[in-house]
Amino acid sequence: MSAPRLQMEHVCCHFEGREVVCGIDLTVRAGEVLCLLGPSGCGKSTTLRMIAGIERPSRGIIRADGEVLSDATTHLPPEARGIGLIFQDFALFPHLSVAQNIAFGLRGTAAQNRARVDELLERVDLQGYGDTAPHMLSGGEQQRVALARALAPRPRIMLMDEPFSGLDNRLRDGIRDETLALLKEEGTAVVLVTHEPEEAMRMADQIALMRDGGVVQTGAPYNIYTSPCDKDAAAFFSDINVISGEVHGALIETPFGQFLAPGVPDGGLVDIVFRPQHVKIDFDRGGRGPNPTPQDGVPALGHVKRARFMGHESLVEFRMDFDGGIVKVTVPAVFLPKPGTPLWLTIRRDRCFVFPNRP
Ligand SMILES: Nc1ncnc2c1ncn2[C@@H]1O[C@H](COP(=O)(O)OP(=O)(O)OP(=O)(O)O)[C@@H](O)[C@H]1O
Repeated sequence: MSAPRLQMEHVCCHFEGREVVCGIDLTVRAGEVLCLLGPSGCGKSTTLRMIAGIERPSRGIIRADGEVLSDATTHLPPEARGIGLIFQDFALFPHLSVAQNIAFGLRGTAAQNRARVDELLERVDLQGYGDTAPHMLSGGEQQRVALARALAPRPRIMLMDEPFSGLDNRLRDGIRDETLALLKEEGTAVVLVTHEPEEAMRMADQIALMRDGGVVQTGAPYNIYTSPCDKDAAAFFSDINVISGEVHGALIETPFGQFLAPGVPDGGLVDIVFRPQHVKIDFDRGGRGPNPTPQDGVPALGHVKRARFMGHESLVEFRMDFDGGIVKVTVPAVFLPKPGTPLWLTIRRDRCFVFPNRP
């Protein structure tokens, strides 16, 4: 197999003696989109800037197609890396026309450059806009010019820092999908920074979930969503419910039945974590509760605290009789029971995660 387009091995970055990013190991292949996802300040932009060559790693190796871009002795400048950049503010040159903006990084003859600019104008659907000034364009059109400019020199890697966050909601989905299709066609390896889980789920082939300067989990969106590495990783993608319990004989007893906690010693504390869409409300048995089943376990009684319609689903909060705690449930329909209504709940046992309880 060919060398990965981008490879980072144990990469760290210090600022003023403080390690803000450390131990980053990532691999991105041609045509693949990796999203760096995480809360503000976790080190996403610093990681991107190290790949771009704007920051120098304090440790580790960054390679593109097997060639060293940064290590202990080498640090190629940004312009020698074959990397394209797109940032949130597009940063188009206001005094240059659209065509001149796109041609900015091209090094060929005038005829070659004109042909490449025309090809890109067509690909981003802006034929006839070559002589226009950037400020005459809408936000979405400017974003497409920025994409064309970044793609023009055929970069092997494209780095994008929150590139869609300045766009109108109605435009964003379409532009995201078009951008992705174009980048895939060009075979560019993409590293995209975002703090929005939905954007990462929509765009990424792989998500690298970051926290406190490190990558805590890497995987396909589906795998990260269905097998989060810990409670915080689960909570990054949706609301979660948590029931805490003590382990005895590798089992935890809860009002929803028993759960397995293999490898946790007696007396150890664990959190059982489940998403609101994996709670079932029993509508059928008039307050008697459903029969326990191996899949759904034991029903527990709660009283509606609050119900809200969210557009494509209803979110119902229950105060549970067993401990007074709250369990959130989503129902993919209009379901707005009155506060105080008693209902039995079961949880999808195959969708529960059991994690050691760390304060
Ligand atoms: N030039 C710098 N000098 C000192 N500290 C810095 C510098 N750049 C970033 N940091 C610090 O490094 C940490 C990571 O910042 P970074 O911008 O990489 O995070 P981020 O995940 O991209 O956040 P955001 O989503 O808010 O942009 C932060 O604590 C930040 O204050």
